[in-house]
Amino acid sequence: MPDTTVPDALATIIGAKHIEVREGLRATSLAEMERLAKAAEPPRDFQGALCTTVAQGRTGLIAEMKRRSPSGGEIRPGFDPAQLARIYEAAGATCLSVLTDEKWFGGHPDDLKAARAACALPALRKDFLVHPWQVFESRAMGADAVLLIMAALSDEQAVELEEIARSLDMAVLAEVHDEREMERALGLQTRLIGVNNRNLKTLTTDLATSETLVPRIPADRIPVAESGIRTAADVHRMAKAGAFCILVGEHLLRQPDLGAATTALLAA
Ligand SMILES: O=C(O)c1ccccc1NCC(=O)[C@H](O)[C@H](O)COP(=O)(O)O
Repeated sequence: MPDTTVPDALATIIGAKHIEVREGLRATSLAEMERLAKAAEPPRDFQGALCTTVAQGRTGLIAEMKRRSPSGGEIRPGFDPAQLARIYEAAGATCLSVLTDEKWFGGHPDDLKAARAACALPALRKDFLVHPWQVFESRAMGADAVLLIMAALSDEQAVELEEIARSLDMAVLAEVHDEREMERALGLQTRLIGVNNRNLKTLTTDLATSETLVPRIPADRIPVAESGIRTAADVHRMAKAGAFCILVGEHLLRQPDLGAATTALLAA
C-alpha cells in the first residue's frame, strides 16, 4: 500500500499545471498558440547535437538552469540566463535545459528566450507538460525540445504530445524512473530516453537508477542520465552504465565559477 500521508511532489505539481493550462487557454486559445508556434523561428537540432557530440567521443551535456527547486531551495543568486548560457556554451555543453515553471522553480518563458538568444545551443523546455497547448507554447517561446515525464502522462497523452512536438520539428526527451515507465517510453518514437535518478514523488536521488535502467535501453535509443550528477566519477559511472549523455543542473549552478566546474565535469 502506498503511504498516503507523504505528499507526492510530482502529483502536486501536475495538479497545479492543469489549472495553469486552463488559465492559459483563457488568455490564448489553442488555435492562436498553434499559430504562434508555427510562426516561431525554426528549431535547432537538439537530438542531432547530442549524437554529434557522442560520435566525437565526448560527453553530451545538457546543462540545466534553474533558480530554485523543491529539493534544493534557492540555487543560484544573481541568476542571469543569458550569461549562464554563454558560460555553458564556452565550457563545452551540447544543449541547454531551462526550467520555465514559476511556482516551484522560479522560472519563466523569458528565461528560455534569453538563454537561447545568447548562444547557439539547442534548448529543452523543462516543465511539466500535460496538454497540447503547452507543446505549442514551448515552440512559440523558442524551445527546440520538450520533456515528457512518463509518470505524469497516460500512454495516449504521451503519444499525442509527442505527435505535436514532432509536427513542429521539436525533439522529445521521454523521462522515466522505473522499468514500467521505460517500457512505455519505448513505445514512443523518440530516441531520447531520460532516466531520472531523482524519484519525483519523494525527491530522493540515487545514481543506481541509471545503472539499473540504462543497460536495458535498446541500442537504437539514446539514454540520458539525469539528476544527482556531481563529480567526474559520477559521469564516469553513468558512462559505464551506457549513458554518454547527461543532464546536470544543481551541482554546476552552485559553483561560483560555473565555467570551470562545467569544464571539470566534462573532463571525465
Ligand atoms: O529537482 C527537484 O526538486 C524536482 C522536484 C520535482 C520535480 C522535478 C524536480 N527536478 C527536475 C529534475 O529532475 C532536475 O531538475 C534535473 O534532472 C537536474 O537535476 P540536478 O542535476 O540534480 O539538478
